[in-house]
Amino acid sequence: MITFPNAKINIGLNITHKRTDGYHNLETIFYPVKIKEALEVIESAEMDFETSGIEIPGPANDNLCLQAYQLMRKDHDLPNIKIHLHKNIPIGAGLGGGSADTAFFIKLINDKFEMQLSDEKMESYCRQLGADCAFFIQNKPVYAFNKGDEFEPITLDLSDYHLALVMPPVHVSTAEAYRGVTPKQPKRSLKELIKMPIEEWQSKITNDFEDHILLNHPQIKKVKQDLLSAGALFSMMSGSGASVYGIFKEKVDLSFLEKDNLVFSDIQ
Ligand SMILES: C[C@@](CO)(OP(=O)(O)O)[C@H](O)COP(=O)(O)OP(=O)(O)OC[C@H]1O[C@@H](n2ccc(N)nc2=O)[C@H](O)[C@@H]1O
Ligand SMILES: Nc1ncnc2c1ncn2[C@@H]1O[C@H](COP(=O)(O)OP(=O)(O)O)[C@@H](O)[C@H]1O
Repeated sequence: MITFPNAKINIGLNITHKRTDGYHNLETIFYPVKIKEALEVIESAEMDFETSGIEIPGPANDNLCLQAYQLMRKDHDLPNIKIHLHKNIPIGAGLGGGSADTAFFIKLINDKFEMQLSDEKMESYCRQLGADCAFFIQNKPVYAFNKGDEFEPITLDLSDYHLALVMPPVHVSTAEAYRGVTPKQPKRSLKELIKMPIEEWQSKITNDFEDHILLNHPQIKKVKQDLLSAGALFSMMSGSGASVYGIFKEKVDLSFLEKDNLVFSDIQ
């Protein structure tokens, strides 16, 4: 059985509180986008995990899909499987690729072995593996809060716009990104701001990671400036970076960007 995990972008991100467990409370909008990879599972005599495409740093045995299978096997009698992941979502991009793989893997195992797990049960496995992982179970636009793992559905449809995403050759670790932020309560919640016309978002909606990440990584700042100069109604770094997206009214030619950037067009 095969599935195609997709990435997310964050529209706005306010870090509101440092928790005693080392994590932060935040509010953000998660929006699914069409940058996808392929994940296949077949039954096998022995457990096996292989990847192709973009190289994933770290030992294969640490992969989040295998960790998810171990968790599910604690509760359910499940056979050995062979997993193949063709990685296409840039890593360390703020696109939630590892989390998407994990959630789509859990949904695939649920379907393949007819486990009839509820979305809530699958989300509870996800919450043990990554803060933004549970979002990918329903994979619909949401207002997310707490650790980024609690959700309220929102109505947001960007299908009339053109979304382009650029990944500069920079890696930002999520933990590094959080360390550089001083939490604060926003003046107005994203839940309200997101209802404004997109033309007004740029001056009102912020990503709290941008201040220090754009300062420390001028290449990311340059991409954001370039997307705005090219006519983006709204441009922002996604999550903890390093990718930056632009929302455009018309399709845009981004061939002028420096060649070491990876460009994804029309991902809405
Ligand atoms: C920043 C966000 C914004 O959507 O996404 P990315 O940019 O990574 O995609 C998320 O909060 C990332 O969630 P996720 O990538 O699942 O984080 P985890 O693996 O659970 O945690 C990695 C590290 O980030 C920090 N962390 C994460 C989430 C959170 N609410 N508070 C934190 O302080 C912690 O230091 C933690 O050890
Ligand atoms: N299936 C996977 N895909 C990507 N990264 C994975 C995966 N499993 C574990 N990881 C680890 O998770 C880390 C975060 O990756 P990723 O989810 O792509 O970034 P981000 O949190 O910026 O969205 C990587 O450094 C990688 O070592």
